[in-house]
Amino acid sequence: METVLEAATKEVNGTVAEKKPTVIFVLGGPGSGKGTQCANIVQHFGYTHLSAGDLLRAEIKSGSENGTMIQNMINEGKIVPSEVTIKLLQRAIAESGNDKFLIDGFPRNEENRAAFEDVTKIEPAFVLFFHCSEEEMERRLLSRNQGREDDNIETIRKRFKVFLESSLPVIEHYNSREKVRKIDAARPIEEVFESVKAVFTSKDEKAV
Ligand SMILES: Nc1ncnc2c1ncn2[C@@H]1O[C@H](COP(=O)(O)OP(=O)(O)OP(=O)(O)O)[C@@H](O)[C@H]1O
Ligand SMILES: Nc1ccn([C@@H]2O[C@H](COP(=O)(O)O)[C@@H](O)[C@H]2O)c(=O)n1
Ligand SMILES: [Mg+2]
Repeated sequence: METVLEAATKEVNGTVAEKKPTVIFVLGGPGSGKGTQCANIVQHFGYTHLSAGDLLRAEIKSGSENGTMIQNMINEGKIVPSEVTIKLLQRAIAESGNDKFLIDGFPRNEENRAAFEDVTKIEPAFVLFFHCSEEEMERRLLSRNQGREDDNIETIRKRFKVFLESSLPVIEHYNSREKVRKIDAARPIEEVFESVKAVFTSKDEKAV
């Protein structure tokens, strides 16, 4: 039986390497309910929720030199270069004090996926994929009322296009490795969460 200390550290060539954090990628179209369900998972399962979109919006507000570039990308529904987003994720992971993370809205394209793997050497335990029709997602986004500048019909359509062209291939990548846990997100919030809970409590997800 491994002790807590042994579990937390691994001897590699005489140096002590830190244990890698557990990461679950939370993906799905714009408005599919990723943020809503992550809040529930945090309450029940003790994960730290990191939304790539929220981190980018906070970076704009902080007055960062990348702020204008990020703002322009978000207004166009485009994907910010991985280097920027990964740095924000790494910083948030380091500052969290936790060792298990829901990374929401990332990786959004092949560049995000490959760069994260390359830089962090972290493989997700699994990928939660919230599946929902565009019609329902559009309805949700147009009534979200959180003051997001990208929740207008013109940008929403661009975000849907980017999701289909760039984000779905990432989900297919993980699906071919049997890492995707697909959830029907077109149901009421509580029902969706019942399905989410079933994933997190499944004996097949022991690593989590
Ligand atoms: N199952 C659901 N049924 C109805 N409304 C929902 C459901 N899940 C979330 N919503 C509502 O839909 C809106 C979008 O949800 P949320 O912000 O969680 O989506 P998201 O996937 O994080 O979107 P984005 O990619 O734009 O950040 C919110 O107003 C939320 O309250
Ligand atoms: N990996 C990511 C995630 C998000 N963005 C940009 O932020 C916008 C909003 O993201 P949400 O997940 O909060 O909807 C998104 O449309 C992108 O412009 C990104 O570039 N890279
Ligand atoms: Mg969100």
